[in-house]
Amino acid sequence: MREYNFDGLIGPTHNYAGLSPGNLASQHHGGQPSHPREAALQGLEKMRFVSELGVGQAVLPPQPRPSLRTLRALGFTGSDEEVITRAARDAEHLLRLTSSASAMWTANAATVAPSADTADGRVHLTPANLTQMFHRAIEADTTHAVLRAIFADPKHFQVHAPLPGAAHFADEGAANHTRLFTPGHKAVHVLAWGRSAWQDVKGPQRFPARQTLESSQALARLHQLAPEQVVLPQQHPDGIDAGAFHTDVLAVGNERFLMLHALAFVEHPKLLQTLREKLGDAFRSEVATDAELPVKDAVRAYPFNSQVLSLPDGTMAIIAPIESRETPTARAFLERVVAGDNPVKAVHYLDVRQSMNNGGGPACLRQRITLTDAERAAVTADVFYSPALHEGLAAWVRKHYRDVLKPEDVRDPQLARETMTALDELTRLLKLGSVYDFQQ
Ligand SMILES: NCCC[C@H](NC(=O)CCC(=O)O)C(=O)O
Repeated sequence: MREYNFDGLIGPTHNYAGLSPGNLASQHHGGQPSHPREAALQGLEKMRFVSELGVGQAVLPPQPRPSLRTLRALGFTGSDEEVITRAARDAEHLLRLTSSASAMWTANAATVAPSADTADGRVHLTPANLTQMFHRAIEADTTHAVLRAIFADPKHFQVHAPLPGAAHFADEGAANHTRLFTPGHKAVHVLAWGRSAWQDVKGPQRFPARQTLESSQALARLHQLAPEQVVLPQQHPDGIDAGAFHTDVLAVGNERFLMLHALAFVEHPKLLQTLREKLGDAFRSEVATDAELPVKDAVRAYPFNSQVLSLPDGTMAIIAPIESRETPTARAFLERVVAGDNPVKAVHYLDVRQSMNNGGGPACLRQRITLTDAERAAVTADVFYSPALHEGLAAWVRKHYRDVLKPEDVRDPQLARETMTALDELTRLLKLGSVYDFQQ
């Protein structure tokens, strides 16, 4: 069994459109120019770094944007160029919503259970429907197609359809999911949620809670997890109101280790007690109180949106965003973690600022998928990281991506054409087959 971090390749329309209420970075940077080429190269450098640590790394492709399929479904007609020109003229906001490169945050692409944990011994993957935010909801169909193309072998994989319905089963994927395990104990799946569709639970007052309890319960069922392996904590409403729109803004776990802010979950001491009971004495946690690390700093600097990686030597390393190094409270907390009685022995700060400015740190950019050698061998797409793939992708980015993009540049039909040309080439590079609408 090996964990692979499937990073989202940042798409050519990466821009700051201010689309996500409750995501303070997105709101703050809305309207500013972005740098798509730099963004994609920053993402590739993170992949290189993780791979060189000896950790499994792979890549998921961007999606075609603007989404012409969505614009056509909303009544814009004519050629591709006419659809964009008409949307730009009559409904510019819809054009912005359908132009986001948000599929880069693959933590939100799906929730996955490895074969070791599921009743039928297969890997189960459920694409997130992302219904809470329109610009993200339109990712689900293509994500489903991409996952079906990569995890095609039914002997090893079951790719479910996204959860049905609208707001009741709102699902944001692995951003609200952590799998913990210790030797000799069954793995525990922590599936968090922010609101309930049918139960009367006090939620946030200011910002939307995205994931429902009912979605998390449905994922546990679909993935055939034993009830004793599932824990369903509520995200703290005050944490959401402070800008923690996903669980992974204030908590991250790996194997026998969980680090969290006191405002990550409702009644976190109870959660930690449950985890200790299920995982035994080897389980370790580090909690930041609001006095040590004010939630405002945690939301701005994203120390919890780190990747906690198991290294070949048995220790763990944290990949944190450089914003955490620049914020004294966040940095002090991470240094305390490295010095503490837990498996983490190093912290590395990486620059993913282009993504951070839209509220996506290192953890948002990756989907963790644990595969056996046989499962990995069943994947025929060329999505696993290698220096050669890196070279190919970096050259592809340099060839197709713009240096600067202002939000209003999505009005330019040429940008859509450039994106289609780039993605068509990418599917050949990654041996994915035809996964996009425009290739059908
Ligand atoms: N896991 C991190 C997700 C960040 C993502 N940001 C955005 O969609 C911002 C896009 C913009 O405002 O242009 C979100 O909020 O879902």
